[in-house]
Amino acid sequence: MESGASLQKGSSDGYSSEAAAGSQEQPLVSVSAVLPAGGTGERMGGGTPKQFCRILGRPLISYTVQALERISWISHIIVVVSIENVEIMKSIVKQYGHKRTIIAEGGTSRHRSIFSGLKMFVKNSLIQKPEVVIIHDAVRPFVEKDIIFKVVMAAKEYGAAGAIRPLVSTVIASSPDGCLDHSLDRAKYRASEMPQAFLFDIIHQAYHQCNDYDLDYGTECLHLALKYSKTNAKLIEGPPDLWKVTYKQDLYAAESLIKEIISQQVCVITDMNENAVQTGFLLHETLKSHVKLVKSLSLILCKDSNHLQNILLGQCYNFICISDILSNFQETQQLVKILEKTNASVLSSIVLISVHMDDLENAAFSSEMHSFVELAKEVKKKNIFLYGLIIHYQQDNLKLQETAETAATLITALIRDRNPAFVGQLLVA
Ligand SMILES: Nc1ccn([C@@H]2O[C@H](COP(=O)(O)OP(=O)(O)OP(=O)(O)O)[C@@H](O)[C@H]2O)c(=O)n1
Ligand SMILES: O=C(CO)[C@H](O)[C@H](O)COP(=O)(O)O
Repeated sequence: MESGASLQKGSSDGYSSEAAAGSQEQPLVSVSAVLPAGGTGERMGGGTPKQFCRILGRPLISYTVQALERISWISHIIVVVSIENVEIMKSIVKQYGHKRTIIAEGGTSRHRSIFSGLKMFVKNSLIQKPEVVIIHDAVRPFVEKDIIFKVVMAAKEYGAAGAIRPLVSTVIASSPDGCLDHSLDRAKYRASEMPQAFLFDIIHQAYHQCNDYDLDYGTECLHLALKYSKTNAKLIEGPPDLWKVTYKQDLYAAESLIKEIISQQVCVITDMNENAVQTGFLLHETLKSHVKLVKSLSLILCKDSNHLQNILLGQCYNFICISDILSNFQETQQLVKILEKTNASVLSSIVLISVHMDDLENAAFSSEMHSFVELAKEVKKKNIFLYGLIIHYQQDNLKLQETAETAATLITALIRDRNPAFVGQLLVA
């Protein structure tokens, strides 16, 4: 099975990848996209262009490609990279299994790279020229289906459209002596963001007509459509997550946001043992106040559990596997096998917390612990982070509730941090 899981917010039930992608509507025109990714990331500094910087182990550009790839009505995604990064981009496409992605060689400016991407639709007879083309910076990974759909529909109607945001700071102009000349009324202006979309012929023609100055110094595609194709773009207010990764601190912000998104869904799986089911129920209820969506299943795991595969497709990267005693972690092993088979951990680390009801004096404890640590080490290589959690099962309901609270806090911390250093460790609630 190919992994379709991805990192988007806003799923209605959280367990269907179509629903997770937002609106089910189709634009009823042919649509393709160009992702300019040919820059050097001067403002970020460092040797690696920002689109290839790794966030949680994966290059930033892969997140952006995935955000577009998951929208079934986008036919082709042209990723434009500088000539020296073509091989790197090819290996990213291969490693993360990106589909419908075509690599083009960029130019010395963003506009030149975009133009080069657009030309692919004309010169490559295998790629059909779309009616509407989306242009989206490769360094804006948090774009969602909803805003893409809106700009595409507006481009279909108006010829050009782009996402905008309110200004964060006031824009001022300085005089030649470095003093304030004038300031703009912030309420009247907007920041131009991405995605933008255009009727293909409008933007293609604008790029053909524009001069070298536009190509080398211009920063706004909507402006080219206005100046050369006489098209006033429709402006659409977008969500705050559209920001562009530009400075080093933006990488930390992007990592936090990705962690936040992937920690929002948890699947609790219990075996059929009565105590495990009861603990699972308690954890389910307690976790609800820590994360957005908790799904619980009581089942006997088998290799081809379709149910679980659907959950993975619905972008769930966090699993809690509850079994009665520590000496019995076959359930966890079985779940590991299923997770490995889905390939979902290629795109994001999967956190698997193996919960056991036991007391620490149990004779089986030390011998099983060794196998558990070995399993954790092994699956860490496949980006599956396995942690252990012992819940001291008590008949007293109040005490059990308290323990469940502690367990939920520990689980949430493990899921949010996704810290490889704690893999194979056994925590006690
Ligand atoms: N010759 C260029 C320059 C930029 N871009 C792309 O345009 C997007 C937005 O540009 P920007 O944030 O300015 O990226 P850089 O030019 O890499 O950054 P800097 O200006 O700091 O050097 C990025 O995805 C970048 O890779 C491009 O395709 N070709
Ligand atoms: O925000 C944008 C709207 O068009 C572009 O992403 C922006 O202009 C890119 O410019 P630069 O390469 O200077 O960062």
